[in-house]
Amino acid sequence: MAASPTTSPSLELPADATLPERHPEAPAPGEPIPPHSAVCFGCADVPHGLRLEFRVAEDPAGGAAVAARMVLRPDQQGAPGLLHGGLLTAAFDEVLGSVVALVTRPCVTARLETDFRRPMPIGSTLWLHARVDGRVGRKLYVTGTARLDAEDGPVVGTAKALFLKVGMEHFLRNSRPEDLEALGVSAEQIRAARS
Ligand SMILES: CCCCCCCCCCCC(=O)SCCNC(=O)CCNC(=O)[C@H](O)C(C)(C)COP(=O)(O)OP(=O)(O)OC[C@H]1O[C@@H](n2cnc3c(N)ncnc32)[C@H](O)[C@@H]1OP(=O)(O)O
Repeated sequence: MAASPTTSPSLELPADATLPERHPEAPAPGEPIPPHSAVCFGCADVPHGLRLEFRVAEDPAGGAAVAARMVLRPDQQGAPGLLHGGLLTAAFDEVLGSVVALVTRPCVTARLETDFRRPMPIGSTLWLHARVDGRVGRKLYVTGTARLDAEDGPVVGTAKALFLKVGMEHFLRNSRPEDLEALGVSAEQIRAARS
């Protein structure tokens, strides 16, 4: 039977995956990870954003891991007094993406699955953790956990994702030219990537 167009390959870690180390220039465990962009919905200090705060976490196996914190605001409600579920998925996208960036960059999310395990009351704090479980070529397999109000609090959500390493041309070809130019990319570079 033909696969449905919405069916993607599995997110299970392949048997030939290897555990990637942090890039030598990545921050060390305990150090904060600054926003990767001043306007990012996930990590920048923008009024409407998630405003996640990050640090590099220790990984017992020597791999790449991050810890992050997010305070749940009244403007993030879905059900009354509870976090909108899509925002947990957005938080996982950011947190899992940030741990991948400790290994290699740039990467983009190809697939992300969220399991919602408990309601998340507005006013509480999410403590998120993510780890790169393995790499096969361009593919990075990542998992994450969100806990309520403490680093060892009850699990409210878990996630699995596949990120793919891309070249800078991914952004040069697809991002809005004015946003690239604001980062210092020349119109000529954008034209060349798109020709
Ligand atoms: C200048 C300033 C910069 C500034 C840089 C700043 C960086 C900021 C980063 C922000 C990150 C994001 O927000 S990401 C935002 C959300 N994500 C996106 O927009 C990505 C949209 N999707 C895409 O562009 C594309 O589908 C890609 C790049 C993900 C994949 O396309 P591709 O590169 O052509 O790769 P493709 O051949 O299709 O697939 C390669 C392998 O991966 C597998 N694969 C592909 N998709 C999936 C999937 N969903 N689930 C399972 N497996 C998959 C394929 O089966 C294949 O396996 P095999 O046959 O090899 O075994």
